[in-house]
Formats: sequence, C-alpha cells, structure tokens
Amino acid sequence: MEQLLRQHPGLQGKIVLVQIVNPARGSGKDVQEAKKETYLTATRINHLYGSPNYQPVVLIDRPVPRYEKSAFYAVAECCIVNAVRDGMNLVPYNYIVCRQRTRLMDDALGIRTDSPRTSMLVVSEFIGCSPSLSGAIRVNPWDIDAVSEALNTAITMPESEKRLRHDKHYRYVTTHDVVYWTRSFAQELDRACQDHFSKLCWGFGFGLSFRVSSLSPSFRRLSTDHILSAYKRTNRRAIFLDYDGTVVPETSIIKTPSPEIISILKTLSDDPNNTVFIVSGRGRTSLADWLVPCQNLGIAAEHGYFIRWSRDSKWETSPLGVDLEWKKVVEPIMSLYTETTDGSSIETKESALVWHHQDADPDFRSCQAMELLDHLGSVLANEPAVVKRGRHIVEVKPQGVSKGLVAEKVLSRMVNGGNAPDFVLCVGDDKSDEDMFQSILTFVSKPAPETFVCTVGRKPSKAKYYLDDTADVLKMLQGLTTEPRPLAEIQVSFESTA
Ligand SMILES: O=P(O)(O)OC[C@H]1O[C@H](O[C@H]2O[C@H](CO)[C@@H](O)[C@H](O)[C@H]2O)[C@H](O)[C@@H](O)[C@@H]1O
Repeated sequence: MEQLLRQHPGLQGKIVLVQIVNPARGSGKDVQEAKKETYLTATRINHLYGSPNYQPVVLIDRPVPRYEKSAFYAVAECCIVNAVRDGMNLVPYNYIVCRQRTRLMDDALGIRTDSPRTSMLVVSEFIGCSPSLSGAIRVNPWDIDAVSEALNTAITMPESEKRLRHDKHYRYVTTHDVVYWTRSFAQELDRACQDHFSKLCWGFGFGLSFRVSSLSPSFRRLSTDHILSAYKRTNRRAIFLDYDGTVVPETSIIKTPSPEIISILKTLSDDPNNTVFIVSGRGRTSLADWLVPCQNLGIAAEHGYFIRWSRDSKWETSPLGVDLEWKKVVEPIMSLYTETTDGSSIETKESALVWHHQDADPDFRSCQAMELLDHLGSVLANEPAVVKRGRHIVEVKPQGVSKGLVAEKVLSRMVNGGNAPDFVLCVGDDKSDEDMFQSILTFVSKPAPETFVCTVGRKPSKAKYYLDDTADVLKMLQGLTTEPRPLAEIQVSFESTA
C-alpha cells in the first residue's frame, strides 16, 4: 500500500485498504512481533499519506463476525490475499460470492439488482487456491513492486474486463462446491480401486517422484527362449531399438556404443531378413558417427525428424517441422529456468530444444520441470510444437514428429514392398518410446506377426513385456544373433578328466 501510494500519488484520498487481522491461532513471540510490525506500518502509512478526513489503512484487530466480513467483501472493489505461505485459503472464494450479492444486499447498498457484477483479485502465487483462479492477478508476495503494480492494474482495469473476470470466477466457485469435490474424489477412488485385486502394485521412484502404480498381471518378463523360437521361425523381421537407456545404460557417462553393441547391431542389420532401426531422440550427427560400422542399420534421429534407411542412403527430413520459429520463444524461457536451476543446461538440436536437469537437486528439478512444462505448454498453445517430459529432460519438438510415426513409416514400407513383417521387436525405455509401442500395437494386422513390444524396467507401459536393464536387452539381442551350433559339430569327449 505504501509503495502504491508512493508510485501513484493520484490514488491518495481515493483508496482505502481494510486489513482484517484474523485472531491468530497461537500467541507466540513471532505473532506478537508480526502484529507490532503491522501496527507500525499502518501508522506510518496513515501518517505519510493520510489527512484528518482520510485514513489509507484501516486495521481491524478484533473478531469480525461473518455478516460484517461479508459486508466488507461486498463493497470492496479489489481483494488482495498475498500470504507467503498458505494451505487452502477460502477468502478469495468468499469474496467472489459476496461480490455477486443478493437482492437484500443490493437493496441495502442501494444498487439496482440488474447492475453488472464485478470483482478483482490479487493473489499470492503461493496460496493453495491460486491455480484455480485463472482470472486473478497472480503475484510473488516478496516482490513489493509487482504487488503494488498488480493493485494499480486491478483498480484501473476497465469495468468490462472486471466483469468478465468476475463471471468466470463466480461460475467456477458455484460449480466446484464441496459436493462437486466430494463426488469427484469418490469417483477417483472408485476408478483407482477398480480391478484392484487383479492388479499388481509397485512403488516407483524416490522423493517427490515416488508413485504407486498397478501393472497388469499379463505384463511379463521377455523370455529369451520364447523370442528366439519366434525369431527362428520367421524371415521378414522388423526390429526397432531405442538408444539411451535401452542399448546404452542411462547411468553410463560414455554414451558411445561399446564394441559389443556395434557387433550385435551389425550382425542383426546385416541379416537380409531383418530391417533394423535405431530410433532415438539424439541428433543425427552423433548417431551416424557412432554407428558408422553398421552399413545396413537404419537410423531415426531426433525422434524421427530425420530418417536414414542405411549408411549410404540420404537423410530424409520430416515435412512436419518446417516452421521452427517457436524456438525463439522457447529458448529465453528455458534460459530462465537454467539460470535458476543449478546443474541444468540447454541442448540445441536441429529440430528441438531440450532442457536437461539430471545433475540438479532431485526434488527441486522435479518441481522446476513441472513448472517449465506448464509454462511452455501455455506459451506454445498455438504453435506447431509440443512439450514432452523425458528422462531428466523437458523437450520441445515439432508437433507430429514422434517415434510412433517412424515405426508406422517403416512397417508401411515393408507392407507396400510386399514384405509384410512376420516378426516385430521393439524395445525402449522412456515416454517417447511409448508412442512407438502404441503405433506397433495398432499396426499389427491379421495374420498377426510375432510381436514383442518390450519396455526396459518393470513400470507402467503399453508394452506387454519387460526386461530389467540394458544388460538384459543386450543379452537378449545377443541371443538372437548367436546361431546355436548344430549338434553334429559339438564334439563330446568320453575321455576321463580325472
Ligand atoms: O530416444 P533416446 O535414445 O532415449 O534419447 C533421448 C535423449 O537422449 C539424450 O539425453 C539423455 O542423455 C543425457 C546425457 O547424455 C542425459 O542427461 C539425459 O537425462 C538423457 O535423457 C539427448 O541429449 C536428448 O536430446 C535425447 O532426447
């Protein structure tokens, strides 16, 4: 209030802040100190900006009955709730309802019943109800300049806009009452408990990322024997492998493929019965460099923005990412989060921007990632780009580009070339791979080929199978590439070893 009157002297004599001091629940030293400071501040403001007929701050420090509070709310053109910490403060909701008024209130105030209703809210971003009040002016209560400017905006806003904001809030408050919340909570509980007894429940993650999820009992470990027997019976095979977290461990600092990986990929892709693709979010240059020994291996880089069918063929670029202007909007926002999140960084790819936060504090990075996701989601609402969360990354990429499309493209080309696959294997570990799983499961035609959609790690997934880690994946792939020696070749010695 002091800042507002200092910066906008024209408001002097025109505005009054009524501060209702609700009785504190405790009576400790801190409460007494806060009260003392409140009184001193009010006295100072009144002394500096008041006059015999004008008191800018009215402090009411006594229990105020509900009818009296309602009267204050009904006449207040703006309500400010700027606590630095709070649970679920209902004052903004009460204020909105009181501003809608009743016929009795209108009569008492001498207002026509058909006159438009308005209300203005300035709320701290830290109060529980802040996210639900989309028409409120949200402030950081520690930023005094921003709070003062928000109050000025609220007071000077055109009446028509105040009306729109009020209507929106009033609609929300009256439709999301206690009955609504109780019912939706009960429905959620019902939904979560449906099939409860037929599901397996597991706890995942740590700290803020801890979740309990249920998995279908049909979700099972991929047995090498099972896949090997299908592999041997088939000869038009499509194999899709994600890179990070699938063939290369997420924890490994060295991201280049080991000689073992190269040898497996080379053997698999050199088999004329196989169409093998590495489908990754990584850029094309590093993937092409790392996988250079595998001449017949297909690569889909940047989630399929670039596709190359073999080492000697040209890169095909997706037509979906022609407009990349949104990068100019995303880059400064990501920079802001990078500055405020120690251990985070930005990766610039040809078609995408990635915010990496693997090395930041685990709990803080989760909160920041959620906030960035939300922030970018609203900024990019009308742009041809999507925001996705991956393993320790928040990525913005062209709309429509997905690993799912890669799988579809490869499988369609096989079908159109008269080589409809009779065996499909797809292994991936994170959210972007789920698109691929979905695509493959929908693509599967009749007669159904032998399909093995497999996630890495036992977690909720569209995949029917799981393998524990990258070592397990490599062991399974190795199993496919190793021809068992014919029995005749195995020499059995009957000589005693004793
Ligand atoms: O589709 P993938 O093969 O799984 O690739 C996804 C992302 O891989 C890279 O990020 C990953 O490695 C980083 C370390 O090199 C790590 O910090 C991050 O947490 C991992 O997600 C790559 O940098 C991204 O562009 C890819 O989207």
